[in-house]
Amino acid sequence: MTDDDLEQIILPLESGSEWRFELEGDENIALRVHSTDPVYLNGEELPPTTWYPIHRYTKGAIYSPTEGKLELSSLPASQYTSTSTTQLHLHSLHLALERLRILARRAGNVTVEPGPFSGPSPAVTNPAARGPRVMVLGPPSSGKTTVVKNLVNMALGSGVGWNVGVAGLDPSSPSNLIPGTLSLSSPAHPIPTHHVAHPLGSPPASLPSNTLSADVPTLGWWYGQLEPTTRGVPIWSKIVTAMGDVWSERWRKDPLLAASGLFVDAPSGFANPLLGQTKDDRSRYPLLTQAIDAFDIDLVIVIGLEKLTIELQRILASRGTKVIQLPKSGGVVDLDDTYREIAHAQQVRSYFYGEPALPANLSRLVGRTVPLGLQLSPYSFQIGWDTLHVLRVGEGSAAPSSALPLGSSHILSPTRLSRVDPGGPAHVVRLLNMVLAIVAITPEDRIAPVATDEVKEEVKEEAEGGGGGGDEDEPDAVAGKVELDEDEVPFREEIGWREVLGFVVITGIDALKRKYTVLSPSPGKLPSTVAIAGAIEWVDSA
Ligand SMILES: Nc1ncnc2c1ncn2[C@@H]1O[C@H](COP(=O)(O)OP(=O)(O)OP(=O)(O)O)[C@@H](O)[C@H]1O
Repeated sequence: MTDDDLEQIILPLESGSEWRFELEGDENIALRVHSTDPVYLNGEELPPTTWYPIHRYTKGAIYSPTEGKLELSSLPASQYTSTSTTQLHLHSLHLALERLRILARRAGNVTVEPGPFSGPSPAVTNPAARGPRVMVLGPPSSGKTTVVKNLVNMALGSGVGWNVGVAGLDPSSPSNLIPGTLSLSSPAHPIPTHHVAHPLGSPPASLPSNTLSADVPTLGWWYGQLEPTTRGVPIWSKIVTAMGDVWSERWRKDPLLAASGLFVDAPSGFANPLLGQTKDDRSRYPLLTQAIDAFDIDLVIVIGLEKLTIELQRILASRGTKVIQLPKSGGVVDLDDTYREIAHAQQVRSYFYGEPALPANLSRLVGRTVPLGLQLSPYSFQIGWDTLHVLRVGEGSAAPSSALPLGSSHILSPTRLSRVDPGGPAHVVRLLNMVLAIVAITPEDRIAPVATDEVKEEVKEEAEGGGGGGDEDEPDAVAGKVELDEDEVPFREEIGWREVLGFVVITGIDALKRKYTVLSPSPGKLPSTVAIAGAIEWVDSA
């Protein structure tokens, strides 16, 4: 790195213009505002005269409502200024939503800002005390996540003290978590844009235990794939219903959260009318309508697609959900597969390692710099194959139908759990580099194995032969005799759509010692030894 890298550049911003940039893999920049009027990045007002670092690969736009001036640490190779911006549309939308929030706050009589020490709040029962519940919909790379982030930041930056809910239903861009997760958070401060890894949440500030903990407290549910698929619909639907229930429980207890409302970042698959149709349900947009019901959405914003807007206006009218169209920003970048892979790898990395350090070329800048999130020290350890139970949802096979009594057939639950037996060579390969979600297990989750008649008979004979025991001892004795089938899992399937405790990655497998090497975000025992695998893999390429 030479001093030439510190070349500083002043960039004048025209009133109402957007300065757009796309950083390459070797470009890290910092910028600072030199004008008195506010300048925004994804709806977050940038602090004046303070360096704001932006890490490699990030793409975005700085919006200046009035004439402004930016200082840049270096000029990105790909950058340009445009006066065609959708920010005015977003701003009008924000004002309309703000009005609804204020009306809801009045109806709910929210006078005190609830905080950790303000005591229990009265339950919210008045429907008028609920702020807007907004879902943003559109095709791939249409700017959905960016629109959600802008609207969330505009609400949080308005100075009223809102505490909006954000539901990340797009498993490829979850708030602050591993790709493949659906998330629910309620940020109270604007979400910054320093890094490609945090589209909807700031990095974890501390990880006191193996739980999800972040600047933005976030709950996660593990879907394990990057997008909803028709095959994954059964588990998807259970997860979305579970999230809707948690959200409803939260806002009912918190009048400020209820009045602040909710934003939902939807996956592009929701715009596909056939995705999720089953033999019994041929209705159009089944995944979209399910999510609308689960979160009681009252406004759907469709980016760009007029046909979809009109069709949804017709379909959703009976639910009382309004549908409006928002033009697609000319600045949105079409993300290719390579870029998405890089972004996903960075997201997993930042879950374990925290925010990357300030790049060397930026640490020598003179003046104040916006503080970045903490770096974390993950922890690697070995755990036996028999200790960590790795499960999958919706896979596994049952005994062949020929083995069943004549005339009977299997009814396999589509969300059944199956055990991943690492013993077979194929499984060893499949589990290496696999991200696993750790789920909590309660005593009620354990299923007692079912005894066959032969086992019962055997136990009876032994009891009679031994001359003691009696009837009351029989159940325990039976359970002791019963061994589970290789594929059978001793837990209820509900754990497959339960909120997760955190994530680990299998970074090594020792087939001789029958042990996994596991990377965990913090030292100490795992909070549970039951883990669910999906299709998300990660290899650290830093
Ligand atoms: N006005 C803009 N100027 C420059 N870049 C932008 C602008 N709006 C969005 N982007 C960038 O374009 C890319 C795609 O946007 P975004 O991720 O919001 O789209 P999406 O519809 O959510 O994508 P996905 O296909 O992952 O669902 C992102 O890198 C984002 O930062």
